[in-house]
Amino acid sequence: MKSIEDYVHLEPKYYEAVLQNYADLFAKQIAQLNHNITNVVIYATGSSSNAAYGALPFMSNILKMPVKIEEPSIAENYLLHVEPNSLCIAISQGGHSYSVVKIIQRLQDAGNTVFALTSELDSPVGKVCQHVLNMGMPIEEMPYVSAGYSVEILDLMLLAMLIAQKTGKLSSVEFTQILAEIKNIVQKMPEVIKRASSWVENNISKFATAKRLVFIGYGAAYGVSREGETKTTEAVRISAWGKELEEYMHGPYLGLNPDDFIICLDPMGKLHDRMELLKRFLNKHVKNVYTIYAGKDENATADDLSLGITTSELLASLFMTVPVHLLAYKLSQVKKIDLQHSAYPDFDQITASKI
Ligand SMILES: N[C@@H]1[C@@H](O)[C@H](O)[C@@H](COP(=O)(O)O)O[C@@H]1O
Repeated sequence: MKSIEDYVHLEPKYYEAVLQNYADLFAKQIAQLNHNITNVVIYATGSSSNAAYGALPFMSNILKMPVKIEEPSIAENYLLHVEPNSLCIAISQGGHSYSVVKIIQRLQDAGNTVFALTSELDSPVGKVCQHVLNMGMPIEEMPYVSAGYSVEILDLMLLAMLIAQKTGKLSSVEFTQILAEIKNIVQKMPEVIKRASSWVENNISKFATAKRLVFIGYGAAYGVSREGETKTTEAVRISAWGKELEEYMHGPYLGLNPDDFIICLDPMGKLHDRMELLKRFLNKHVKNVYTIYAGKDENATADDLSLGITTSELLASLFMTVPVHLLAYKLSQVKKIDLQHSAYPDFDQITASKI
């Protein structure tokens, strides 16, 4: 079975395939779309939800309409009041998540059109949903996903661009410009992976002593911070937080421990200065504060990681998760955690959380 690291190295290839095929992958379904959509609701859980948060600021900016993300279980049980002109998108990479299958059924039964994004077309999600969107990559064998999370971000961005074009919100010229910016990022992915691998290698012995990792991001990097929490919890099995910058400053900072390892995720956008202020505070109280920058920052220290891509902050989630995934993978190796076999084989037998 391929490892998380193998899949991270496959990301440029998968991105290129999606960029080549996106029109075929999505065109037929987009053609059936209601032209009068007024808002988008995304239903996803775990890494798929984190990916949606990574794409959210870009989608909102391009579509110029409300875009929100809902936890499928809460939506299905308590929030089933969807506006008639909502575009409902359910995401499940593997297609077996119980709560995602349920919300698709409930929405369809109530007369809503739902588009489901998945890599497994004959999965329960693929079978139950009337409008299936193929993610455009092979099924990821490793259950602790990395490439699929990234491809979901790209898929959502491209979907938003296609829908914006169709509804007259994005001109062909703008479409081509953004596509060129995305292609530029994809070309630089091998260099991103190289820099991220060296950073992880250089710092792994220190990170291996961490009792808790705290990921703090803003904008598109909020999705990255959430993915840091998910992957560290699931693959490293130590405590982890993934917070939005102001959310962290609102109260969670009071729970900081001097031995926390804090990773700030800076896409070098609107809230860069706010993040600098938080770091000024954190550096007084915590020894291990790291920053991962999308580009190169003049304040970067030797412990920080500059990924070297100067781009719109809205696109930063396409590459900023690479070091986060590699760190989780390497830490799981150091801790000798077997990611290929289920830690609790009885879990799904009892709960049927995956069907
Ligand atoms: N532990 C897994 C997560 O790692 C995964 O991200 C999530 C969503 O999976 P999917 O995108 O296939 O619905 O399911 C479970 O919670």
